[in-house]
Amino acid sequence: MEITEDIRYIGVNDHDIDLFEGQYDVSENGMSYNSYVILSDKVAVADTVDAHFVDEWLGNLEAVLDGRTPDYLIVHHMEPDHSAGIAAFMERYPEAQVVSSAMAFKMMKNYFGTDFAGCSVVVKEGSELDLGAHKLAFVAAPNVHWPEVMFSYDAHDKVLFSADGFGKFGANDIEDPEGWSCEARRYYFGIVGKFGKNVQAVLKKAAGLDIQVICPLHGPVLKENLGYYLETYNTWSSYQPEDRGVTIAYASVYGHMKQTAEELAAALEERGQKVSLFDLARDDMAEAVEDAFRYDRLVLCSITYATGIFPFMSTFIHTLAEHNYQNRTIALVEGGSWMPMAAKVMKKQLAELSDITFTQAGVTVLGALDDDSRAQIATLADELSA
Ligand SMILES: Cc1cc2nc3c(=O)[nH]c(=O)nc-3n(C[C@H](O)[C@H](O)[C@H](O)COP(=O)(O)O)c2cc1C
Repeated sequence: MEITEDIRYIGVNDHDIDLFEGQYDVSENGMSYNSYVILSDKVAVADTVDAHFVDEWLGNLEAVLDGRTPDYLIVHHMEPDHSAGIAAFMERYPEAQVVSSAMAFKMMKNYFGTDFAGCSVVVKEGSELDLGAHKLAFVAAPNVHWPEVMFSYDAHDKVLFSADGFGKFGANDIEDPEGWSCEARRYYFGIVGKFGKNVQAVLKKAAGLDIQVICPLHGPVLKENLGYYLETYNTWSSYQPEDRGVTIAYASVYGHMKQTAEELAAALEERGQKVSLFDLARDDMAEAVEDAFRYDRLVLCSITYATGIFPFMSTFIHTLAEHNYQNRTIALVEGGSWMPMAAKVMKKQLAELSDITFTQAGVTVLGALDDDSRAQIATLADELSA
């Protein structure tokens, strides 16, 4: 596939994978591992692919080389879904040089038993790789989302190679009916979300470049409306809510807390609020995390469980904290049969988060919903809709 006149796509699609990075469900739409070739006076290959697809990828590469031999293999990111083919590539093209950051070469030694000394080019922020007509400028992107990550920019075609930045779940050979943002957001908050400051830093550097194409390592190549993608990444990485709305996440055993969450959702919708409702034991937790970041208000509804909170709620709060969840309004709803204390426990667990506003109103359900707890739901819905 042609990205520009001189840049070709040689990535692969994985429809066998169930969990990306061991935890993100991609069983429906799969995953792509992107790789590119720059056919300039010199030939550079940008990144390899997952171990299961190295042969297919080498075939894709050979097809676009048209008899030429690669001069360079650029390694923007050492995570194995992009680096697994390095050794096989160097075996096939022993005259080529590997181009990467110093830290990436240390990782190569750990993965492959060699740091390719004698055929390595170490690059850092500001380094340039001269391919002839095309010259690649390297931009350090530490912790987006591994420490060794580099982006690179080709001023000739105005292309940014953005490693895992601007990545998306889903293979490239199927049309995502939800468009780019839904699965790109789940990807961002699951995988990159913790590193907002680092993303902000690299976005500032990117602001000085004239970018017309973004080539990420997962998902579609972005060619049009780039302002939208850059602005969306700016919103996500600065922890600003993207939309107004209420995410309700509940944990329930016998259904009373589920009913409470549903009645609160209905009350909020009656008041004109957008609501996104999750059963933390059954729904995809990464989607709950995604929507908690997407919207400005979050309601946590948990039963009291052995004087604590239900395990899925504990995991959810822990995951939010791990991803630097901040700058949101949170309401607490608890249930219990003899001594409800879930709200207190959730608040304690949430204490490590910064810039959180708790609503004044909350809801306590003793056993089953009654007039008193329904009145509390109405009061909370009013406060959240104000
Ligand atoms: C294993 C277990 C432990 C529980 N521990 C407590 C507790 O420590 N304090 C309490 O008030 N209720 C406790 N409960 C009661 C739950 O909070 C109860 O399920 C809730 O009132 C009803 O909500 P549900 O129908 O959504 O599960 C416990 C329930 C279970 C199943």
